[in-house]
Amino acid sequence: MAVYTDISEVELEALLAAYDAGSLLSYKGIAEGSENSNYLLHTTKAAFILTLYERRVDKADLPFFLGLMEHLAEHGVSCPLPVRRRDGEVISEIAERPAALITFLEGMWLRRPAPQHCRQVGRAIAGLHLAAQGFALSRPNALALDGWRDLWRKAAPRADEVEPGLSEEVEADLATLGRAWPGDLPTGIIHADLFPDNVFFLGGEVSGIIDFYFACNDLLAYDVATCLNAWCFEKDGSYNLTKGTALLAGYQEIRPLEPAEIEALPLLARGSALRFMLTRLYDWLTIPDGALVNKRDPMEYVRRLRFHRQIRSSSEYGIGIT
Ligand SMILES: Nc1ncnc2c1ncn2[C@@H]1O[C@H](COP(=O)(O)OP(=O)(O)O)[C@@H](O)[C@H]1O
Ligand SMILES: N[C@@H](CCOP(=O)(O)O)C(=O)O
Repeated sequence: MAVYTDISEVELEALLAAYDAGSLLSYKGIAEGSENSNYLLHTTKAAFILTLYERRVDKADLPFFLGLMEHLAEHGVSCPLPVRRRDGEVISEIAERPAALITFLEGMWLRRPAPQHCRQVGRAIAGLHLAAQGFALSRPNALALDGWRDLWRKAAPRADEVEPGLSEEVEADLATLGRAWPGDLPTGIIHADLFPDNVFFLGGEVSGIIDFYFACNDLLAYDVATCLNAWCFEKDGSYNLTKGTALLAGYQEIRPLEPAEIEALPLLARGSALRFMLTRLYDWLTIPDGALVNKRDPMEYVRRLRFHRQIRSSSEYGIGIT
């Protein structure tokens, strides 16, 4: 559950008074998600999502995230739109938190995506990469190599409590990735967290993408690698080649990967697995048991890391197989 901050109807009515979004009929906290507090609101005009920014979101980055959603929506990507207040602003404050009202997106996320869904996700992420070109703002990836090292410094002393020997594994990965991380691949704006819970489907088709709060400028192929990690592994930790093949084919239908991007996939997938392992490990060790937050298992991503370490060629992910 992710509702970190409780709000009252009195606070909400005061907030809505600044918008032209109707008056409050009902609201409830949303159990899903892990980073921010989200409320579903029904007003006399429509349904909305109110997000209170909590954990890793820096208020200074909100114009980037909210502006990006506007830019993407204008360029054909189905995603929520921030609602402007009567004074033209999109960022409000409620319960001492920065907050934004965004439009409600119909659809549901898939607990058990199939290869045809992975193909669509590949297409959607490539479409997002192309649509984001020309967005005026930029934001460096706070969870790139330096960010991983910061997280690791904080988590390292207790890492072996989660898995004996984990410290040694992560030190070796950080050293390898630090030496070999590619610097010369195509860059642009990436979603950076395109997990199944951030892609909505309606009637078997992608109906929209949500949760742009890790979006940043980075290697485009790194986003593809994150999708391989998030969509193409089974519960038992095995890689599903059919899903990987479908996702990569979907991406290539819209934006063909360059040979250097294809070659870098094992390294990028390993880096992406390390990134999600580290945020999960940090949360695992710091969020108290019993807190109303979904704590995600870092071991799931330790297993992904081990898989990527033994990959010898990108063809093992399904690239080029049709
Ligand atoms: N625009 C939206 N339309 C419909 N539901 C949404 C929207 N934004 C968020 N949600 C709901 O809130 C949940 C958590 O949102 P998310 O942005 O993933 O939160 P977090 O940033 O905390 O992970 C989603 O799984 C979805 O159920
Ligand atoms: N996708 C991340 C956690 C953050 O996910 P969110 O969609 O709830 O913001 C992970 O799986 O570690």
